[in-house]
Amino acid sequence: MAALLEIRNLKKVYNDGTTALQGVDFKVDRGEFVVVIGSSGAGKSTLLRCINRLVQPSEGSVMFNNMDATKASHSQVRKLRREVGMIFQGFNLIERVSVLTNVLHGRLGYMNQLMGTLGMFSKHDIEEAKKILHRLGLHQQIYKRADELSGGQQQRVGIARALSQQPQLILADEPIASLDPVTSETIMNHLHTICQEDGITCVVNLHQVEVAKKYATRIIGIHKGTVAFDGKPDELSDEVIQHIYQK
Ligand SMILES: Nc1ncnc2c1ncn2[C@@H]1O[C@H](COP(=O)(O)OP(=O)(O)OP(=O)(O)O)[C@@H](O)[C@H]1O
Repeated sequence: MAALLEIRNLKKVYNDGTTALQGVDFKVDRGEFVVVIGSSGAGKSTLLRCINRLVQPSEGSVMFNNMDATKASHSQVRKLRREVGMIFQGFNLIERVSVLTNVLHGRLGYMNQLMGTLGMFSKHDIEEAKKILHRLGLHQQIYKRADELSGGQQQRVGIARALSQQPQLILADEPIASLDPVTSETIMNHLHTICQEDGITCVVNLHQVEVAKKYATRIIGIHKGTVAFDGKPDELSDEVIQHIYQK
């Protein structure tokens, strides 16, 4: 079976001339939990954002489900963003609206624009969103405003929103960078467990090597916009780590 995601010779040069990616190649099979590590500025966020076209790559291809995301039309990008959920470091919730509404925003890609703008979610979508929130232990927070929640709870809402899209792939860009170690573990446990249970493929950017080793089925190390390591967590030696993180 073809890989779910295949990245070939991916390059990104920003308008100001900064080269963020200089020819990245890798494949991700269905069901993998891939963790991307690398020092600050290595190109991890750019890589994730090229996958769902939040950033337009300069060269190369991103095959997702046999479609080249780099050449996707407007409607194909909409489909792509529906099938690829994203979890952000800063949660990216709408603070003044309820937890439930934030989760339902994961359904917007499936609705026509008018229904979406009016917030006319179906009964089925509302029930599903509530089930997801139960699963993430947020059943008591359903009707609270998002900004009334702790950081860890907000990130669980971020996960719930991504899940409500029924994605094939989740991209998580440093989902625990602004959380304490105990809360971080809760978030990683939820993300890992749900992806395994639901067969969702996941690519997570992380700073913490120990956390990467604990959860990843595979680790990709990015150094100055290139792949410096691609292998199993137990193959990640101290020497390799040093190379990945050298300036
Ligand atoms: N919009 C942009 N315009 C210009 N340069 C950018 C832009 N976004 C990122 N960069 C640059 O591209 C390079 C890669 O950045 P990127 O954010 O992808 O790295 P990162 O590995 O995710 O870093 P961090 O771990 O600090 O988030 C850096 O040199 C960064 O300054």
